[in-house]
Amino acid sequence: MSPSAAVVLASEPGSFPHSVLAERHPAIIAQVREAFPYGPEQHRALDALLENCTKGVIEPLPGGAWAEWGIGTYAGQSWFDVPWLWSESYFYRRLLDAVGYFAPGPWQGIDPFRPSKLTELDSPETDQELAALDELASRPAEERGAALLHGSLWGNRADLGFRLSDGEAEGRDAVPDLVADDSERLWALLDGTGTLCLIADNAGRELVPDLLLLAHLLEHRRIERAVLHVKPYPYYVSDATTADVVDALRRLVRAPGEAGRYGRLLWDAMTDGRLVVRAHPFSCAPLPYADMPDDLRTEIGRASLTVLKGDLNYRRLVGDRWWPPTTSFAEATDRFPGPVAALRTLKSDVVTGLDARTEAALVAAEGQRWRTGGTRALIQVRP
Ligand SMILES: O=P(O)(O)OC[C@H]1O[C@](O)(CO)[C@@H](O)[C@@H]1O
Repeated sequence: MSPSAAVVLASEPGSFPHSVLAERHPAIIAQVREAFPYGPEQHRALDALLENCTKGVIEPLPGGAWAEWGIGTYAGQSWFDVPWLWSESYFYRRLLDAVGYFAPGPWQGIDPFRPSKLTELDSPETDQELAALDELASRPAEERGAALLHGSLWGNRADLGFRLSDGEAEGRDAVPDLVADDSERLWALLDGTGTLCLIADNAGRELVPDLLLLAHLLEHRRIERAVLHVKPYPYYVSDATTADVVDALRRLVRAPGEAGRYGRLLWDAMTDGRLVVRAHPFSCAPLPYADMPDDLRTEIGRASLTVLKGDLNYRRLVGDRWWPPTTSFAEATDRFPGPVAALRTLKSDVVTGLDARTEAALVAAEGQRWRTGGTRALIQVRP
């Protein structure tokens, strides 16, 4: 489908995208300053970034992939006037530059978000979620599968960036009825053959249930192999990197009971190649998946199903546009190679694939709040 809906920008004061650039990004800079005893050089760079991202224009980045990802088109424009998807991604790239993540030196490769990710992984809530697996163990496999699928879906509420700008989000009750539910179609695609690609989102309390779901699918031979796509560098505060996968796996294998058993199963699957971790550069690209490079397109095209987790991946999947919510999900994803599923809690305005009655009921109940509040969720599938 050729995209006709307008691209989401952050230029309108009072809009959700505007608040992310004007308020969330400065809050993230403040959090990162506190995370490590950075030296004067990094603090100066963070001061400059704060000034630039709120009042300045997009600045060039030296070489590399950003030349292909549009830096030439957007340099010199206000952060608020370029596609929101683009300016958000660019922010994380600039933040990592400011703390010396890429430059040779002592801070190279140090994840500025690691302390908050580890706090979450070590939290009592994670303990409770892992302990709940023991009760599930006696249930039939189908029921366990459904519970683990929903665990992975609702794990997407555990998003540290979202909580920074919406501190009440976690306390707000989730609405268990999904706004779209293609889970039967999803299970039909998990027929035991082929590779499942799971494009992960957040680390910690989202990645753990994602891994548990993969363990279940491998154990029950609903898939032959899984490829877990993570980010090549820290991104959107809590997005999962390879280091976060290792932390989550170590957490699982050390856990008692079922959680530990799942952990060992996953560890073995990684060792024998049934579970592979990929960190493709495009996973941190400021672009929709329709623009993915040929190598990734070929790889994903070979999967029997690709599952995309979370809100940002959804925006990249359908295109970050003001679609009428009743736009067909199948048409909005028609440039994605192969069968695709989205598991997402709604944390931004973009949505497709709703039926008109559902949309009307949501608007009647909440105005437009359901789009961004993080209490609603969907499972959508295009076979
Ligand atoms: O972790 P997720 O589910 O991709 O959510 C990312 C969040 O950040 C945003 O991109 C806004 O910054 C929203 O899409 C969403 O609220």
